[in-house]
Amino acid sequence: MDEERTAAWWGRRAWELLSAVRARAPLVHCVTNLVSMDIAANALLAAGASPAMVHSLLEVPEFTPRCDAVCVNVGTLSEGWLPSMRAAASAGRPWVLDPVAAAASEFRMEACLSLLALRPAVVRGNASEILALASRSLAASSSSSTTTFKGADSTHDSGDALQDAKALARSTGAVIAVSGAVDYVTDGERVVGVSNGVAMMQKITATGCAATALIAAFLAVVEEPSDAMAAAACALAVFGLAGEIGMESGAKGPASLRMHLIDALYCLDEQTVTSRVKISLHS
Ligand SMILES: Nc1ncnc2c1ncn2[C@@H]1O[C@H](COP(=O)(O)OP(=O)(O)OP(=O)(O)O)[C@@H](O)[C@H]1O
Ligand SMILES: Cc1ncsc1CCO
Ligand SMILES: [Mg+2]
Repeated sequence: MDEERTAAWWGRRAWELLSAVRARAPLVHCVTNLVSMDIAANALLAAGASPAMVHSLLEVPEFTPRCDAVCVNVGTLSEGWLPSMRAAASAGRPWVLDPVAAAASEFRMEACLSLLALRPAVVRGNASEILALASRSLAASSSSSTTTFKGADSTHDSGDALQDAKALARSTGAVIAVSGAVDYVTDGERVVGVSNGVAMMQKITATGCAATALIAAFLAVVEEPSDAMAAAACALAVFGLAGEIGMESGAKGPASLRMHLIDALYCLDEQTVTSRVKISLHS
């Protein structure tokens, strides 16, 4: 089956899923960090989804079951928010985990591990975050326990985390997406590479968080939970493509790219998506 998944197949699949998001406007519940709320909500809206940033534990048990998908992001984690994250993740909706700066503290790492145990459909992080999570989650079997970590920005290339991402996917059952120059998406057996995007996207805070929220929107419209890989790869490709077009539209730096990227996401058409999405099977 994988052999049939040519670049053209992925282009059509990305367009199908983006069109489904536009047609169905899935309600995406985000328990996300304070830095990312604006760009994540705007990216979701531009893609055709409906964002809702709700984090009070007084609301989550009532609200989340009515949503189409959930995005949990630990970027500005606090003691008070963790129970809300756990409640949102346990509400029975398809959900995505963003382990921002997983290695920043023991509290944060433990929180990420406890959320991982609640079986996200997808985990999306940068290479340093996935390496840190795998290093703790897989303990003895990981190759990365000696690496050092900084904050929310990656100090590794996405390829550095590929083997650990596969192992983490196998041990958790989640699809693992490692963002970077090439975004790698794996279910533990197959790996696809997404080559869309521009380096300047790293200079806009919370683009990774927005990409994770977009994965949740795509997850809401796939037919089968087993399509989580397609949802993650296509969301990352579409987001990266919007970054490319944003750059081509005259962005001069991070601030204008942010504006042009959101406009580009809103304006994407079939011809552009099917011809420019760059997803391929990684051998
Ligand atoms: N060198 C690069 N070239 C092209 N695209 C890139 C590059 N680095 C990152 N990207 C893209 O930028 C987006 C954000 O990825 P990144 O790895 O920077 O996330 P992150 O570190 O989690 O970000 P944040 O924590 O600020 O939300 C993704 O869509 C990714 O594909
Ligand atoms: C900078 C920053 N700090 C906590 S969350 C966040 C946004 C990018 O992940
Ligand atoms: Mg991040």
